[in-house]
Amino acid sequence: MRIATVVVTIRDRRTGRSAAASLDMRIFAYPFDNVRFLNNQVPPYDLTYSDVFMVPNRSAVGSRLDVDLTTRDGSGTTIPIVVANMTAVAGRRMAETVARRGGIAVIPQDIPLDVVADVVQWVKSRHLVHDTPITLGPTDTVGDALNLLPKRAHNAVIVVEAGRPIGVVTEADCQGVDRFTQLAQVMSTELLTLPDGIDPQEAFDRLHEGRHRLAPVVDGDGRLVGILTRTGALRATLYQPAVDAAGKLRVAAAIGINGDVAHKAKYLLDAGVDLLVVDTAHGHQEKMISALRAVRALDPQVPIVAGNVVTREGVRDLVEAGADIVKVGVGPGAMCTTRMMTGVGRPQFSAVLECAAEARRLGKHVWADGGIRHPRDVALALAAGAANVMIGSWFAGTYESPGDVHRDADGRQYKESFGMASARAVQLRTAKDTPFERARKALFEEGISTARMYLDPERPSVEDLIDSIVAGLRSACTYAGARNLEEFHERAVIGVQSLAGFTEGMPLPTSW
Ligand SMILES: NC(=O)C1=CN([C@@H]2O[C@H](COP(=O)(O)OP(=O)(O)OC[C@H]3O[C@@H](n4cnc5c(N)ncnc54)[C@H](OP(=O)(O)O)[C@@H]3O)[C@@H](O)[C@H]2O)C=CC1
Ligand SMILES: Nc1nc2c(ncn2[C@@H]2O[C@H](COP(=O)(O)O)[C@@H](O)[C@H]2O)c(=O)[nH]1
Ligand SMILES: [K+]
Repeated sequence: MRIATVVVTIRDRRTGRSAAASLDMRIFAYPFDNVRFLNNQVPPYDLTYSDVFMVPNRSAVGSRLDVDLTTRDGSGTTIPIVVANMTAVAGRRMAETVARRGGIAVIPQDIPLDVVADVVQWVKSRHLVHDTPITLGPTDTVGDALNLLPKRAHNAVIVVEAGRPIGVVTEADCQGVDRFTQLAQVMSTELLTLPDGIDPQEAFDRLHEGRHRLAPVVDGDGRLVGILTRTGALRATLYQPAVDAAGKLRVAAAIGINGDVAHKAKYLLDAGVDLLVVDTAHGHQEKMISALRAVRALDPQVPIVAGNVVTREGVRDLVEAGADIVKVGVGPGAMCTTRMMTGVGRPQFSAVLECAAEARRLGKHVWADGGIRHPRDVALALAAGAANVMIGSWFAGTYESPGDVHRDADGRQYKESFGMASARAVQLRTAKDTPFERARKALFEEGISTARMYLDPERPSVEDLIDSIVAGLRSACTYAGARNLEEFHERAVIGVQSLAGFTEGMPLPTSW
């Protein structure tokens, strides 16, 4: 939808006097009514992110830091990033870390309900500023430390005695000694500690002055309560955590459409999820509609997300059945083979464009789910009208995803990812079924079971990736002359490019 101001001049023929009146008109026109195409050239075919670009507009936004990235869909995110409900991607460390920076993670439907409830409680007990430390005792070994270090990006184990920090061990301290060496022998004991509740900027300054990369955070009794790095302190001044009404970090969870949907939904709502996702491959099916009605009948006090669909009819039916937010995307996912197996799906930019227009018309929202590989894709999804953007596989290759870090023959670090409709996921999901049922369900594989998602040595943490996405997005908004995401969607001007046009935009690490 666009708002056009029409000025009407009325002239009295008898007196020759004229008067002007202006009125605002809301303009709707399918299919691309909600975004402007460059020179009004609307292509006759569907597009994905790589097919399109944005041109800059005259801008009055003086700084990229003036852009407000808060979303408007009731999800409570202060940056438009949602971590996909994939077993290889969204666990409790991911949920904590992303919510602290303003996003939200969706715990997958394949995790047992009582475990999800524990994760929710755990995330809600996390601090809004400092990170959860990795702790070991002085008699634990270098081997123990090396196993735990890749779990968190701060790259340090705090050695604790009676709850108080007595040393810090980093990966460098573990080099050149055997794995059974006790931590007391390698830890650094020159500790700077920071008091709980310290202002992040002051924490940054103290760390800088003391030439420390990080410091344990302690309470009034000197007991360890967290860890803060210089980068963490800086980020705490730039991001706003996504919090619930009680000021606790937000977290979401997903359910499927099979089994006792109402029971599962009630369990998760009682466990305190801030948002419930009802998720299946083919979201525009009657089983989904009845699942949604069952969830709506519980009168949930949190937004209900449902998907996936790629057409306006899909949006309409899911909204009618009770969805507040509709998840858009069939086949763009990095782990997804649906389009190759079935020929079904839709290029994601056009899918988001059409579905977002329909959701807006109904006073609802969409999330763009899948196919995000660069920060530009996030910007384009939002320009197309998405309220939030869901990212899976890209985040699998980070310290915070649940998998273990492996090294390839060249020593490069990676984690394994897999699709939620892959044989691997289906095997896990159907573990309690009869062998016959399992064999039957295994036939319908629509995802890959193993993919190597490399950790970027420059950006190994999900927070590093968020930094680059948010930097790209802030910049995109100022290029468009937008102070917030709504203005960004209204002002974005989209052009269509050839593959050569896309390739031209890539950096060139060596000469041609
Ligand atoms: N966004 C995407 O492109 C896709 C996403 N996924 C993800 O994989 C996960 C698992 O989803 P899903 O496979 O739906 O498993 P679910 O466990 O959610 O079951 C899907 C249900 O829908 C029925 N169904 C009917 N038609 C279809 C269809 N075309 N594809 C799949 N199920 C169908 C199935 O019955 P029956 O088995 O008897 O046919 C089953 O009862 C979800 O997280 C989903 O997001 C999966 C594929 C595509
Ligand atoms: N067709 C399939 N789609 C899948 C599968 N597992 C996940 N997904 C979808 O992908 C997105 C995430 O996309 P990504 O590009 O960021 O990885 C996720 O939210 C699902 O909608 C699958 O096995 N098959
Ligand atoms: K794909």
